[in-house]
Amino acid sequence: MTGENLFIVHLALGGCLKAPPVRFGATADTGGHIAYVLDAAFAQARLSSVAKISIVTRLFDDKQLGAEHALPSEPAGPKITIDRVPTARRAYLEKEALAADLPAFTEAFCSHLARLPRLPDIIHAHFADAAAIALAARARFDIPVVFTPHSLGIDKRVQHSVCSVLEERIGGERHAIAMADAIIVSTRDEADHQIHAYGIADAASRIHCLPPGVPHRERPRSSSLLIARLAECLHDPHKPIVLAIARPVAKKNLAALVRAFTATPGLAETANLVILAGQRGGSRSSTEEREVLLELDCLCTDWGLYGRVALPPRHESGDVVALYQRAAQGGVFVNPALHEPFGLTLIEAAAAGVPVVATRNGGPGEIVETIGHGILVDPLDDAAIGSACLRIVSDASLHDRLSRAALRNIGAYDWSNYARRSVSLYAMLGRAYRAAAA
Ligand SMILES: O=c1ccn([C@@H]2O[C@H](COP(=O)(O)OP(=O)(O)O[C@H]3O[C@H](CO)[C@@H](O)[C@H](O)[C@H]3O)[C@@H](O)[C@H]2O)c(=O)[nH]1
Ligand SMILES: O=P(O)(O)OC[C@H]1O[C@](O)(CO)[C@@H](O)[C@@H]1O
Repeated sequence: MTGENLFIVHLALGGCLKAPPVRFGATADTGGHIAYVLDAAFAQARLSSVAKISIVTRLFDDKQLGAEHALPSEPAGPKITIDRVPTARRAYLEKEALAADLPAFTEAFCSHLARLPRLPDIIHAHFADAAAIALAARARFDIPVVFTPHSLGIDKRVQHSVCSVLEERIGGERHAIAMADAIIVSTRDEADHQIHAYGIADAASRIHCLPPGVPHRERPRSSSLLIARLAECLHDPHKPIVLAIARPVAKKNLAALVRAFTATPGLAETANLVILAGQRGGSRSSTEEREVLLELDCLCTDWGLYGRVALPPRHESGDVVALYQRAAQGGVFVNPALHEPFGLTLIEAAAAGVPVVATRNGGPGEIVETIGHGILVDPLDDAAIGSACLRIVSDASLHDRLSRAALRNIGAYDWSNYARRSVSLYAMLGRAYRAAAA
C-alpha cells in the first residue's frame, strides 16, 4: 500500500459531527454512526498510505448544539479535518428533514470538490442520503463511491406499519446499494439477509463485511461526577448495576427493560438499574425522544422505583467509561432494542469486561456469538430480559466466565484491521477507475 498517497472523503450529513469529544445523545441522530466515522478516520489516518482525510458534513448555526458546527473547517487529528459545507438552510436538521436540502447540498458539495487543490481518491458515504450526493459527485468527477448503510430501513417494516416515509427511505437505500462501487457493512446479517432483501442482483459481489472496532472514549479526567451522583440518589449504591446506554428512541425499547427490572422477582433486590439515554434539557430533543423519556419517568414514578433506578439527565464521555467500569463489578449491560443493525454498545461493554443481555434481532446475535459474553433474548419478552439479567447478576461464576470471554475475544473488533481492509479496498477501486480511464 505504501506510495498510494490516498485522499479520502467520508461524507455524513446527520447529527452533530465534530472533533472529539462528541456529546453523544445531544440529538436523536448523534449516535453510533458518528463514533464509527470518527474512529474509522482516526485509524485510517495512521496508515502511511493515507495522505489526508476530510470528513464532510453539513454546516449549521445553532449555538445550543455548539459553535463549532458553523466552522467551515475544524482540525480533528493528524491528517484529518472536518469540513462543513453550507447551504441556504442554516438550521440543524433531523435526518427526516434532510431530504429537502439534498439538491442544494449536492450542488454545494460538488462546488466544494471543484475548489479543492486535489480531488479525493474515494468518497465513503454514510447512510443513503450521503450516497445519493456521492453518486452525483461521481458522475461529475469520476470518483469511486463506497456506501455504508449503518441502519437499513427494510427490517423496520416489521416494526412499523408500512408508510410513505419508510418506503422512500428504502427506495433511497435500494438506489445506493445498486449504484455504489462497493458496500461496507458491519455484519453477515446485513450482508446476507438485509441487503439481499433489496433484490439487487449483483449486490453480493460488491459487499465487504468489515466489523468496526471499539469506539474510542476519553477517560474521565478525575473521578466521574455522574458516579458520585449515583451514590447519592441510589438507596444502596454498592449493589451491581444493570446498565443500558442508548439514544431515547422507541426502537431501543428501553421501557421493556424498566418493566423487566420491576417484574422479575429478586432483580431489583439484587441490582440497581441505570439507564443513560441522551442529553436532556435542550430544546433540540424530538417529540419521539420526549415521549420515550416521559414513559421511562412515568414507569419509575408509578412503580416507586426511584432509589433503585437512575436516569441521569446528562453525561460526559468519561462518565460512559466510568459506568462500564462500574458495571464490570458484578453487573450487566442490556441492549433490548427491537432491532439493532450492529450494536456498538455491545463491543464497548465487552472491552470493559461487562457481560451482556442483548436483543436477538440484528447484529447482536453475531457479536455475542463471536465474543461469547452474554445471553440473547427476544426483545418483546420482558420476562426473558429480566431473567437473563438476574442469572448474570446473581451467579458470580457465570459473570466471571462471560467477563473473561469478553476480554479474551474483543480483539475480533479492531479499528486497525478495519482501516487496513477498507483502505486497500479504496486503493483497489482507485486503480480500477484509473485503468478504465486510461
Ligand atoms: O446517551 C447516549 C446514547 C448513546 N451513546 C453512545 O452512542 C453510541 C451508540 O451506538 P449504537 O449503540 O451502535 O447505536 P446507534 O446510535 O443506533 O447507531 C447506529 O449506527 C451504529 C454504527 O454503525 C450501529 O452500531 C447501530 O446498530 C445503528 O443503529 C455508543 O457508542 C453509545 O455508548 C452515548 O454515549 N450516550
Ligand atoms: O434510527 P434509525 O432510523 O435506525 O437510524 C439510525 C440512527 O442511528 C444513528 O446512526 C446514530 O448515530 C443516526 O444517525 C440514525 O438516526
